Amino acid sequence: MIAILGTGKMGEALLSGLLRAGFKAGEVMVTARRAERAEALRERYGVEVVSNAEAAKTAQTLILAVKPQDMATLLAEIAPYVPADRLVISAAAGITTAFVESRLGEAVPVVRVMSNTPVLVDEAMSVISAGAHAGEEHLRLTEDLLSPVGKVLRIPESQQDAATALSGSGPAYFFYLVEAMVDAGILLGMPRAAALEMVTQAIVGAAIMLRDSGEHPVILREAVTSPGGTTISAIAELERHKVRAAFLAAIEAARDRGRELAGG
Ligand SMILES: NC(=O)C1=CN([C@@H]2O[C@H](COP(=O)(O)OP(=O)(O)OC[C@H]3O[C@@H](n4cnc5c(N)ncnc54)[C@H](O)[C@@H]3O)[C@@H](O)[C@H]2O)C=CC1
Ligand SMILES: O=C(O)[C@@H]1CCC=N1
Repeated sequence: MIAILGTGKMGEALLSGLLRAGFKAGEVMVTARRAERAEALRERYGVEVVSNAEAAKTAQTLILAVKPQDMATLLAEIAPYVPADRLVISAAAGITTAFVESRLGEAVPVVRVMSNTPVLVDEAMSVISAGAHAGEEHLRLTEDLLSPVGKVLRIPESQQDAATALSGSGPAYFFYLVEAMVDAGILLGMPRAAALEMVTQAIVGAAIMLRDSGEHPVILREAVTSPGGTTISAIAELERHKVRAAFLAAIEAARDRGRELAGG
C-alpha cells in the first residue's frame, strides 16, 4: 500500500501517475486537509481518503507532498506511527532528509524527491537522493514508482536545491516564456488563439528536436539563425535586455529560496 500525504497539485499529479502506471485504486490511499478536497479525490480516483495517522499506520510507502512550511506539523502527526521498516519519500522543496529523519525518531529510510508537474503527461523529471538510512533497495523502489511517469535521475542531496530551481520550477519558466511570446504575437496583430497555437507547436517541436536529435542546443539555435536574417535581430534584443543574465539570477534565486524553506 502506498499513501500520499497532502494531496494538493503535486500530490494529485503523482496519484494520477501511479494509477496510470497500473496501480489499483485500492493500493493507494491519500490524505487531505479539507473535507471537500477529500470528497473530490474519492470521486475522481476511487481512492480511500484517510487520516494522516491511518495512512502512516497502514502504508508501506509514504509520499509526503505537503508544502515545506507544513512539513514539521505533518511529521509530528505521523512520527508515532512510522516504524523503521517503512519507506518515506519526501517531495517537498528545500526539506532535507535529515529534517525528516530527525522528526521521525526511528532509523526510517527517507528518500528525497524533486519531481515536476509534467508527471501529469508521463514526462516528469524526478531527481532522487537517499537519506542516512536509505539504501539501494529504497532508491530502486522510488525509481519503480516514478519511472512510469517520466525520467528519474539519482543526484547527491547537496544538489537537490539546484535541481528544484532547474527542473522542479522549470515548467513555470517555460509557461512564462510562452505567455511572453503570445503577447508578442498580439503586439504584432495576431489573433490570440493563432498566436498560442504557433508558439506551442514551435516550442513542442523544438523540445522534441532537442531531446531526440542528441544535438547541442547551440547547434540547433545556430541552424535557425541565418546570417543577416530575422532570428539574429531578435537574439540581439534578447542580449541587449540581458535575458541570459536574468535566467542565471532567477534560477539562483530559486535555489536560494529552496535553502531558506528548510529553515522556516
Ligand atoms: N507544484 C509543483 O510544481 C511542485 C511542487 N513540489 C512540492 O510539492 C509540495 C506540494 O506543492 P503543491 O502541490 O504545489 O501545493 P498544494 O498547496 O497544492 O498542496 C499541498 C496540499 O497539502 C495539504 N496539506 C497541508 N497540510 C496537511 C496535513 N497536515 N495533512 C494533510 N494534508 C495537508 C494542503 O491542504 C494541500 O492540499 C511542496 O512541498 C512543493 O515543494 C515539488 C515539485 C513541483
Ligand atoms: O514553487 C515551489 O516552491 C515548488 C517547488 C518546485 C516547483 N514548485
